[in-house]
Amino acid sequence: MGAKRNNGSSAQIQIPVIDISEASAADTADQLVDAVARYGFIFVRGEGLGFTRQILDNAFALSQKFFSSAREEKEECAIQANNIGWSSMHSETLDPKQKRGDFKEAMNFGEFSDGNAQQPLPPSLASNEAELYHFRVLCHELCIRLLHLFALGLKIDPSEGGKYWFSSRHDPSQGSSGSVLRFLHYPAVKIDESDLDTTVDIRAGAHSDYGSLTLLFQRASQAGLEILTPRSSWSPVPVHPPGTEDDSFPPILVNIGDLMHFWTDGLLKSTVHRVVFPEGESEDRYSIAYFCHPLDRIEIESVPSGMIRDRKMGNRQQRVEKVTAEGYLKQRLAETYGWGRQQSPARD
Ligand SMILES: O=C(O)CCC(=O)C(=O)O
Ligand SMILES: [Fe+2]
Repeated sequence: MGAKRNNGSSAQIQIPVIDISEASAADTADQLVDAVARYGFIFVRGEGLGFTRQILDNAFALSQKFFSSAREEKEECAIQANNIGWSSMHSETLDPKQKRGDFKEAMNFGEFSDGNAQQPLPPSLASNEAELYHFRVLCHELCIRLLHLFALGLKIDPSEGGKYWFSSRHDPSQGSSGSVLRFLHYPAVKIDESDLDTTVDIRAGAHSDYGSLTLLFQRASQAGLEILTPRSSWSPVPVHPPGTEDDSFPPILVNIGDLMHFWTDGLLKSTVHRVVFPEGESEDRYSIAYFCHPLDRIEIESVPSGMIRDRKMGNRQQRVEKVTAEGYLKQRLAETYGWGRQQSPARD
């Protein structure tokens, strides 16, 4: 069976690259808001983010170590209704129109307390708790820096919290949240002998992300991410912005999630995206995502910004009026895993 190929993709759009070294610079904040108001996806780079090539390579090495471990070991930490743990091939269906679940497996790491994972770690990663924690902390710190800049760019009044309006709602010391560090593995398929059904299979179905912000780390030769452009065509997203492939630490891909979209009445765009099989023979794809969510108890309303106040409420905004961050996450997980329609979280 020939592998599914990606129909209808248009030319690659240009995702803006923003330098966020200056965490309080008004012009950076304006640039950032303009950039995500376009496609909802940006690349960021900057001094002092703490990531290095070695830290990233190590995180991918841990991911490979986990995914190549025995199935029984992964099953011991199977995903639970709290969205923490391992989800097996085809168990998550990101696009409700899909006939078969995503061609991927994933491992979610939830919150840590004093550097300790609050979930059973699989044997393959038992000795790597400190590295996982460190990587997750760097991801959250980057999100906080971005949240400061978004608040500045949206000109939230200091009397309402100003620069800290979003970040105070993402402070892990103030309560629990659905923030998750996720390792993803999309196995390679051999075109001649695969059981890939070209009409059914996709690596990750079309979806928008559920939280505030998502960071995505990818490997140079493992493309496949596409976004739905405002013209309703699919456009590939490069793993790294053109010309940065050889940087010691290339810019990081960031996208806006639904809650940020709701908060800003759609000014900041939560853009639909998917992951397709590449043309020709595929290799395994590994990616690492950090899904940054507000505290569970936070109610999602419009942010107190003059820029937002006058915007018309879009459909999605109306749909989640008065929803809490936790309520919205539960609703989306129920849709993608079928939780609630069966006894326990999906397993195959
Ligand atoms: O693996 C990727 O590149 C993207 C995955 C994704 O969009 C998601 O898990 O929400
Ligand atoms: Fe996504």
